[in-house]
Amino acid sequence: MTNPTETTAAAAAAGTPLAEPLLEIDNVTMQFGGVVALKEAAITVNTGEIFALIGPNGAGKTTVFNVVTGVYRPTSGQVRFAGRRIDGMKRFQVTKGGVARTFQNIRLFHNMSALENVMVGADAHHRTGAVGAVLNLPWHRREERGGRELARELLDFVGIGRRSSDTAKNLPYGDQRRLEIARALATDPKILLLDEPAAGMNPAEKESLQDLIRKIRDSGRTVLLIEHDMGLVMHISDRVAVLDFGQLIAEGTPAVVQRNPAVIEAYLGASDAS
Ligand SMILES: Nc1ncnc2c1ncn2[C@@H]1O[C@H](COP(=O)(O)OP(=O)(O)OP(=O)(O)O)[C@@H](O)[C@H]1O
Repeated sequence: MTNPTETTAAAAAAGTPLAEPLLEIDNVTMQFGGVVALKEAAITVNTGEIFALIGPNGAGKTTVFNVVTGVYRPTSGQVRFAGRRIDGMKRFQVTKGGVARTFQNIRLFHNMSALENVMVGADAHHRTGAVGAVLNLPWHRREERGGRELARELLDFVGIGRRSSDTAKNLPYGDQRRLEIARALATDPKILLLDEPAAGMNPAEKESLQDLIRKIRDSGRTVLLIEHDMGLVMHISDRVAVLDFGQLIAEGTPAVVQRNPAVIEAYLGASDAS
C-alpha cells in the first residue's frame, strides 16, 4: 500500500497541484422509512473542481444535495465542508458557510424582476436583515445599494444583464436557469451545487451553459453538478461519481467512468436513462 506522505511528496516534486478536499461526504446513509436513498455514500469534492454526480433516476443524487444543504439530516455518516462538520446545520447556516444551490425545478420569485431575484440572494449575506429594512438604517441602505450593484454584475456575468428589469416569469426558460445561477452566486459561495442545469435547454443553450460553468470555476469557485446530459458531463467535468440505488458504484475522470462496466450496466439496465 502507498504511504500517503510519499504520494504527497511525489506530487509536490512533480509539480502536480495537490488536491485539497472541500466537501467531504463521509459514509452517509439517508433512510426514509423503508427507502434507503443513500447507502454509505463517500464522495470528496476538491477545491476548484467541476465534479459531476450522475446515475439513473432515483439513484440518490438530489438526496446528496439535500443532505449537504441541511434539508435533511443524514441517518448516519458525516458531511464536512472546508474541514467543518455541516450535517445537521440549518439551511441558512450552510448557505452562510459558503454553499449555494439551484434546483431541478426552477424556484424563482416569478413576479419579481430578474434584478430583484438576485438581490434576494445577496440578502443572505447582509448583516441588517429585515429589522434593518423596516427601520431603514443607514447601513441597510448602503447594503441595498451594494446588493443592487452586485446583482447587476452577476446578471452580466451569467449573460442576462440586458434582462435585469424583466419579470422573471417572462424570461425564456434558459435565461430563468441563468437567473437561478446568478441568484445562487449572490451569496458568494465557495461551492455551487447545480441540480440538472441543462434540463429543458436546446443544444445552443447547453453549449453556452458549459462555458458559464467553466467561467464560474475559473472565477475561483468549486462546482458540484447533477446532470443527465452525458455529453455535457463528460465534456466539462474533472471527475465524475456515479450513484446507483443510493450506492456509489464508480468515481474517476470522465474517461475512466465511461469505460466502467458497472456504470454501463446501471445505465443500460435503467429504462429511462438519458
Ligand atoms: N423526502 C423523501 N421521502 C421519501 N423518499 C424520498 C425522499 N426523498 C427522496 N426519496 C427517495 O429516495 C430515492 C432517491 O431520490 P433522489 O431524488 O435523491 O434521486 P435522484 O437520483 O435525484 O433522481 P432523479 O434523477 O429522478 O432526480 C428515491 O427512491 C426517492 O423516492
